[in-house]
Order: sequence, then structure tokens, then C-alpha cells
Amino acid sequence: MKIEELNYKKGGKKILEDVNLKLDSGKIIGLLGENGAGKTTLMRIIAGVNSVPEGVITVNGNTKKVSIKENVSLSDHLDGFKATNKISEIVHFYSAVYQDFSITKYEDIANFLGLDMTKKLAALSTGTRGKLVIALTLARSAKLYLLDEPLSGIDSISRKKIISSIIRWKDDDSTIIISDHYVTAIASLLDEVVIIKDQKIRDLIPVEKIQSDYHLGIEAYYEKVYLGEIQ
Ligand SMILES: Nc1ncnc2c1ncn2[C@@H]1O[C@H](COP(=O)(O)OP(=O)(O)OP(=O)(O)O)[C@@H](O)[C@H]1O
Repeated sequence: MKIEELNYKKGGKKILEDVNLKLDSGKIIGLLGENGAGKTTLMRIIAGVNSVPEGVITVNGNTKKVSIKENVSLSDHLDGFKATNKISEIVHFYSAVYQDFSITKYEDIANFLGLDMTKKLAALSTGTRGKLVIALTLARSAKLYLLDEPLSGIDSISRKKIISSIIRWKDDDSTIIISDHYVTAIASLLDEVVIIKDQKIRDLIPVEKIQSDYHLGIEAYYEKVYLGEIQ
């Protein structure tokens, strides 16, 4: 995945500036930044949901939006579905829309996470809804998975289950970008960290380097970068 010379404005306000980023395949990358830093926006741009007037996005050698959408699985918060929709209906919708969606893979992940096909969206707790989002997102066979705050509002036991499912169902050659404010909760997953600060990519650093060069955990490193204690 490559981003070149990306600039993005919304309502006249700069959201992302001079973004250049190249990620190797097979890695799990943590996308970190404070509220409003632009993490969701960047994911939506990579996935081809938000159009970019300035910049080039390349995923698996593709630069056209249609091809990128076929290669990228972006977690969706399911706001487009009705409260009365059953999980089974949502699964069938995904299966109809995405050619690479595997019902068998969905069922494996859903069984692991304890999801019940007959439940309606309105009946799901925040944790169960989060598990559904993960199962739907990972059940596609994409080159790049974008997981936008998959642990938001979710209790520690469900968080651990979701993290286990990400490790278990990740293909060796696919890449995952995961953003979350629970930095410590996702730390065990990560190979590399990208930090967005002041509309720019401030850092792309392997986790090993954070440990060997700075002798810090990911959260402590991230906070020091934000506080300007690491330049
Ligand atoms: N539709 C929109 N119209 C105008 N501004 C927007 C729109 N969507 C996002 N923004 C602005 O873009 C900036 C980046 O928002 P974004 O949601 O990408 O940040 P984030 O890092 O994902 O934040 P959070 O961690 O709180 O989810 C914010 O300043 C936000 O106010």
C-alpha cells in the first residue's frame, strides 16, 4: 500500500497534509493519533470511500478506485442497516455485495466470537456489535484490512476475543491497519506504528525499533511523540 503526495481538505479546513506512506504487505500497523487527528479520514481515503483531489493511492498495484475497493476491506459501523435487520440479513447483504466475502469464513469467525445469526441489530450489545463488525470485515479475502476503532466501548474480555480473532484469521500476505485509542490493548498485535499529528504523518516506526532504540512501550512512545519529547 502506497500513498503519494496526499493533501485533503474538508469545508476549507486542512485535514491531511503532504502524506507519503509506504507499507509492506503482511504487517499489522497501528494508526495512532488524538481525537480528530484524521485516522478515520485516512482510512476512508485509502478504501476509496472519500475521493482525493490531490494524491495517489496504490493498493496491490491498483490505483483505480473500483480495483482498490475490491482489495480493501474497511470495517463498517453498520449505520446503514435498520435496527430490525437480523445478522443473517446483513451477512447475506455482504455476500451479495462483495465477491470475496466467504460465508464459511464468516461462520468460523462468528462461532469463535459467539455470534447468533438470528439476533436483530437492535438487540446487540456494544461488544456483540463490535464482534459482528470484525467478523464481517475479516470474512472478506482482501489484501488490506482497515479496522477503525474495533475496540471502542468494548469490555476487556470481548476486546481480547476480538484481538484473538484478528490474529487467527489474518492471512500471512494481507496487511492490517488498525486504529484505536486503546493503544495498550492493540499493542501485542502490532509490527509497526504510524502516528498522525498536526495533519501529517509524524512517524512510521517498527515496534522492535521503539523497544531497542527508545526502551519504551508503544503507548509511552506515542505519548512522548505527541508531547514533543521525541522529535
Ligand atoms: N464530514 C466532515 N466535514 C467536515 N469536517 C470533517 C468531516 N469529517 C471529519 N471532519 C474533520 O476532520 C478531522 C479528522 O476527523 P477524523 O474523524 O478523521 O479523525 P479521527 O482521528 O478518526 O478522530 P477520532 O479518534 O475522534 O475518531 C476532524 O477535525 C473532523 O472534525
